[in-house]
Amino acid sequence: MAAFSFTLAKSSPSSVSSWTLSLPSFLPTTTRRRRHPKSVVVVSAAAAMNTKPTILVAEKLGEAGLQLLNNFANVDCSYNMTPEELCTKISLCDALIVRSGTKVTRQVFESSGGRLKVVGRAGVGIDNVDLSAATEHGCLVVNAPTANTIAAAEHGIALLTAMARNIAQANASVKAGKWQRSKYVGVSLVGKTLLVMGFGKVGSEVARRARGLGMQVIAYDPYAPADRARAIGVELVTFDEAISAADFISLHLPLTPTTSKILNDECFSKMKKGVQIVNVARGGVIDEEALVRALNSGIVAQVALDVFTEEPPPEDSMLVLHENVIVTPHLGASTIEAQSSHCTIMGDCNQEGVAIEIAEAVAGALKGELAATAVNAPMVPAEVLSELAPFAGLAEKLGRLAVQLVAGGSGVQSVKITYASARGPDDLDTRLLRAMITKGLIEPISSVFVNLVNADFTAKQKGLKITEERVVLDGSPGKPLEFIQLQIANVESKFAGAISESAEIKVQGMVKEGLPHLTMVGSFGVDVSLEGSLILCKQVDQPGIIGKVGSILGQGNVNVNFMSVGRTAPQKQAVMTIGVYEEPDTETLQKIGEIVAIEEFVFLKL
Ligand SMILES: NC(=O)C1=CN([C@@H]2O[C@H](COP(=O)(O)OP(=O)(O)OC[C@H]3O[C@@H](n4cnc5c(N)ncnc54)[C@H](O)[C@@H]3O)[C@@H](O)[C@H]2O)C=CC1
Ligand SMILES: O=C(O)C(=O)COP(=O)(O)O
Repeated sequence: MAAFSFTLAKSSPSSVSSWTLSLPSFLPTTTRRRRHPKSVVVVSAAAAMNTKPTILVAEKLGEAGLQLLNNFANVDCSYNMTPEELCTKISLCDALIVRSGTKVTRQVFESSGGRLKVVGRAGVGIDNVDLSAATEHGCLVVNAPTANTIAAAEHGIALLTAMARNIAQANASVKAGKWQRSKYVGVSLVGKTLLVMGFGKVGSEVARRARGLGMQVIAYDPYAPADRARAIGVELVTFDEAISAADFISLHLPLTPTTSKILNDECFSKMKKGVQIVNVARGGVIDEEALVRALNSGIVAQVALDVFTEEPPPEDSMLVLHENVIVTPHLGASTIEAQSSHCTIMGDCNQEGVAIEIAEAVAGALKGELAATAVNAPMVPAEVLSELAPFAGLAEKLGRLAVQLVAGGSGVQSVKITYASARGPDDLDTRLLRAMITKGLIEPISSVFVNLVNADFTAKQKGLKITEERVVLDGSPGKPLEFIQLQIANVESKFAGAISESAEIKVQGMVKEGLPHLTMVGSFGVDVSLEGSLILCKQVDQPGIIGKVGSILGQGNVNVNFMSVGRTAPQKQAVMTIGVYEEPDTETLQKIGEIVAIEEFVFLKL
């Protein structure tokens, strides 16, 4: 599998506007990325700086992960920071790694001054990271979604069995010098119905283990595939069926607006009397005050909690102090194996610790590699990325070119992209191309930097309406695209020759031998490689013009790389496209403008 580098290089760490894009770059992927061979995204990263990036590790991370990070970055391990301290430090950091104990708020992103490029969540739940703010700031968020699954599932089972047999209460009682055998009679698990709420990675591992304990397992998860449930002997049921049938409930839902307080007064009232509940997901999925009421009324007999709405919970929490509630301090992911070493899941695949998983994801993102575990950017399969890489370069160049053709004050609002391809309409993932065109359109005229993470958001913010159209061509679908065309409507152009018959600025390009080429400006067919900079001249077609312009550029010490002339008809109008590496000085450009046959010209930086 080839990796695709989308590196944002910065000439000075303090200036956001000086990001440039290096494309394409194919790098070998590391073998560790094998777990997610298909789901990868392109990220922006502060990689191409000569200085090492700085990574702030705000919570304890396993040694193996720290070692990996230390190999290429300055690592600042500052634990137990106040929110203010975090906001102060963050402006000096390219990446931040947290667990569940750090709130990565909008203020953190705002305080970073644009330098923060990646937030790594060393675990699954990303409810402590403000994803909207991250996306708006073009900051990638990655997590470590698999390394602590088994640890969390085992903790769930540990709490389930401990709860059913009053282990915690009985232990405290014996240590207090008592011997209360009749007080701590438990309930058996075998034959009982366990409801797993959230049949994802942790939920299904809990279900598998509970089946091994002889329990009937039902699950509530409208998004879970029925065949996966069937394969481990679990029945997927509706919410109401689930709630009323369960003897035990184990929660494994992410905290989202839909799952917030999913267990509430109404729900407790429908449960079997004496139900027992385990929560190793997130405190917020239970209405904690309603749970205290349900415990006091006897509907809920026992509860085991690893997670709380507020962590740590207040010392006088009625829930924590309740005699039928056992608690642990968010220990679900806390095993040696889950945090930093290697363990084996069901004997069939090696699982690396969270620390390694997140260190690799953050390091890779900072180097501009693919991020397999991005949570706020669209997933684009790796093979699609490598195929589209040259077209991504073309897309950005066309965007840059088109926006520079707009006359000042016109205000770009409506852009139409046409993708022409011999492939079927559904066989082209255009998100990357759209992001690159957006980047090209926006970066030359603003201080915002655009990447795959924030492209759509930034376009919306700028009031830029981008529509996409597919033209299906005859022929072999061997390459993904024949050409890309960009049209900007309702604007004036500083180069009238770029206006098409339909009164829009129109540019079109294609990839030739791996390089982006401009093939049309307005109604004029041209052919120049999109490298360096361009001079577009519109003139009356007559002999000698090319020579005149060439010699003026030569006198001005400007090397001409490419030149192409497109004309409407011989002796009529023509557009000459000249590719140059050096920027001509004002005097040279003035001399070109003085050639009588030249009606207009424009210099464009790519
Ligand atoms: N206590 C701890 O230390 C740990 C806690 N966790 C927490 O456990 C939870 C689950 O983690 P994973 O299994 O890895 O995540 P996952 O994403 O694999 O599974 C979550 C499941 O919940 C389902 N779901 C989402 N919304 C739902 C809804 N409204 N109703 C019913 N089902 C819904 C999804 O379809 C998915 O199958 C997360 O909140 C995570 O943060 C995970 C690891 C350690
Ligand atoms: O991965 C998760 O979602 C967890 O809850 C684990 O949290 P932690 O990294 O142990 O603070």
